[in-house]
Amino acid sequence: MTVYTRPPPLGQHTTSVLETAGPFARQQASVQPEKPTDRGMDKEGVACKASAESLSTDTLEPGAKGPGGSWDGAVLRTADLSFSYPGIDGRPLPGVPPVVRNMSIKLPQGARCLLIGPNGAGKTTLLKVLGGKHMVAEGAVRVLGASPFHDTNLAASGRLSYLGGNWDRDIAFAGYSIPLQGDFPARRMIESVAGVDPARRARLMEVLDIDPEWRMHRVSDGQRRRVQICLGLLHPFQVLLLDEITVDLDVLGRADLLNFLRAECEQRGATIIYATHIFDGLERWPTHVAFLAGGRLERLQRADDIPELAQDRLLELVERWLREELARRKAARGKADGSEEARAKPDVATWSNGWAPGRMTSTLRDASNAVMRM
Ligand SMILES: Nc1ncnc2c1ncn2[C@@H]1O[C@H](COP(=O)(O)OP(=O)(O)OP(=O)(O)O)[C@@H](O)[C@H]1O
Repeated sequence: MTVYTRPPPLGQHTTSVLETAGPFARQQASVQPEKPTDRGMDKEGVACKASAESLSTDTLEPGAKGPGGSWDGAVLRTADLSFSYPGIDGRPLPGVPPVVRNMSIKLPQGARCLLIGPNGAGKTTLLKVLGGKHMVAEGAVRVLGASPFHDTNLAASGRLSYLGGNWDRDIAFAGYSIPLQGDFPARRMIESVAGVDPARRARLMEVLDIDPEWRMHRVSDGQRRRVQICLGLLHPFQVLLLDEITVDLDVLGRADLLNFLRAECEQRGATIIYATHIFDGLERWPTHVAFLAGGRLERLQRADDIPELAQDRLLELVERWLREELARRKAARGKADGSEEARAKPDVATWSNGWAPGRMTSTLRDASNAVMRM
């Protein structure tokens, strides 16, 4: 028999903090100093483990020195950064390694860093984390001395600019990734950005060869891209994160943009990370080259230390790095497939990592729509 008791009269309820094991509670717990697990995450599996106190002085920047825990003037720095995309319950998917793994990066002011790596290496994810678009523990990333996720002023002020992806959106009943468009001139978009130096705006429109009267519903992909880039560069950024935004540009547009960006670094001391798969004409552009594979930073070298750059053989070099990495990956995969652990894995869907609004992005391990099937 169930016994119901009368609830206390209104006003006599006691208020207490509800216990929660949700993602925010776990994230909060993760910033408390604690022992990280061997998976590079906190004990609940939240993505990032570094804290300001635990910063490593062991950076990949040659010659870099500095006491642990201080950012010693580096414009951009990560310390043993790891990140996993959360599943439907806010936790990383069990058995799936982090997308960004134990990365220690340090870049000085004025650096132009090429970010290279095979598809799926984690370049976009890393740039998004650096751009403050994914939450990581406060001490894990420092850009201009602040945490990009927590210090929203960094991006809002334009000091940190992230430029990536396509300019599109999902529209109900129309489709996914619909190009951003509307029957208004490019000028209206560009002039609507407040607090911009008119001379800089004019210079950018000249560099990007933008006709202010382009109607945004009739532009080509490359023209739309030029307007997108212009908007992203209007404020004199101090740190710029570029995720392959030159794909649609013609050769001249790309060359002029890269020259403009080089001048921004040399004259204003801006710092840029540029992820790309297009290497023509890039040999003399970078000051640093970073190579990512499988979520790890395999190299971060000064351009001066890479002789192939001076010999205009960047493409050849990248192809070699990619082939070596592919061979290592294949060998590792072969070993893993034959392992005891792999044979013991149930051949069924065991987890789902959630759904974007209106679109399933779950990761079911077979063709079934089952979420859990044991
Ligand atoms: N929203 C997401 N949820 C779960 N996993 C993701 C998500 N976005 C990316 N990933 C995974 O993270 C890994 C790295 O992806 P990322 O886009 O960062 O790679 P990339 O180096 O930029 O690749 P590319 O050169 O193809 O652009 C991939 O294995 C990808 O499947």
